[in-house]
Amino acid sequence: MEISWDQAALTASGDIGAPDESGSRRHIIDTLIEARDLVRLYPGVRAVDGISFRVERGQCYGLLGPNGAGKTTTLEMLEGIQTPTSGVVLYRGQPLGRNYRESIGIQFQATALQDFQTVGESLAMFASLYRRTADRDELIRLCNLSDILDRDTRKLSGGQRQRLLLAIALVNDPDLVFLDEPTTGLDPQARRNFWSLIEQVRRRGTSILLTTHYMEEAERLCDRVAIIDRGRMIVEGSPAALVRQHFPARLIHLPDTAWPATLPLPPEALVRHGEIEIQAEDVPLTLAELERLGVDLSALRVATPNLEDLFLKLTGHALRA
Ligand SMILES: Nc1ncnc2c1ncn2[C@@H]1O[C@H](COP(=O)(O)OP(=O)(O)OP(=O)(O)O)[C@@H](O)[C@H]1O
Repeated sequence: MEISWDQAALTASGDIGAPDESGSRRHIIDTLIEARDLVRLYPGVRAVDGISFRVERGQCYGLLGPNGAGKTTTLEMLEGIQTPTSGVVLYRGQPLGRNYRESIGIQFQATALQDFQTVGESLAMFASLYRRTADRDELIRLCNLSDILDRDTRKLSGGQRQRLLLAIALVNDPDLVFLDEPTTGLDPQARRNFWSLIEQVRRRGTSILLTTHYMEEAERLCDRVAIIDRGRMIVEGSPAALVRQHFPARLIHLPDTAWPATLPLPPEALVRHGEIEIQAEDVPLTLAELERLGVDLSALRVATPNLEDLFLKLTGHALRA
């Protein structure tokens, strides 16, 4: 049997042909899209500098990073809008082909909306561009557009506009939808509403690849995240696992008055700004021990590190400038 170079490379890397521990060929079935060693150069800038990751079917995958990290450029290479300087994007194990556009949905910026069109007309226009389309009534219900179908698209609030743009991205009933900073500029309430909507989209089985610089958004929505900085991927994994891996201990904070005067402080405890900070890998156990020693726990606070803390730890700078 003849085998192409690409197939040979895939087989060698264990992606196809090689059964996993359970004996199944999971990777072939489950990996929807894969970025392999993507590089994108602009004059004087390595916007993307060797990024690889996979999005499994049904997953919400997030590219997280500060402004200028290379998230949009990466996303656009996966969308097929930009050509990588080197590296490859595989969809269902194949390089992007002519039918790729039919399988994906892209949430465009508001500038994609035509003037003098209503919400309903806009949806119909985008639907006419595809062979396969989603059920219109269901889409309107899902994106909560029924009350604004006759409204001019220029008169929409930020949240309404984002819901319409998401509906347009879903108009061809795609298997994979791309969302580039979908909630930037929305007020906190509209942002939360949009998160619930994205969760519903995911529950229907659509895979999602999104970029964000809101760590709360990534923590709430994403099964996996890649943290990107200066065109490179720093870490990748589930938000909770990444935080656990890099911060095995929680921090217990107590007012310094809570500590009995006669009791020596443990050597790892820090005292600052009138507070005692104790690292604890097992919080319940540590609290039980402190109580036994007579420490007053009535004003205790347990801090759980998050993705923002992780980013700071790994890069030395904050996620949002
Ligand atoms: N067309 C272009 N020509 C030259 N440089 C570009 C171009 N597009 C992006 N860049 C540069 O590439 C780098 C990555 O940009 P990119 O837009 O991908 O980052 P990002 O993480 O999406 O940032 P943001 O959150 O601000 O959108 C930046 O330094 C940016 O200035």
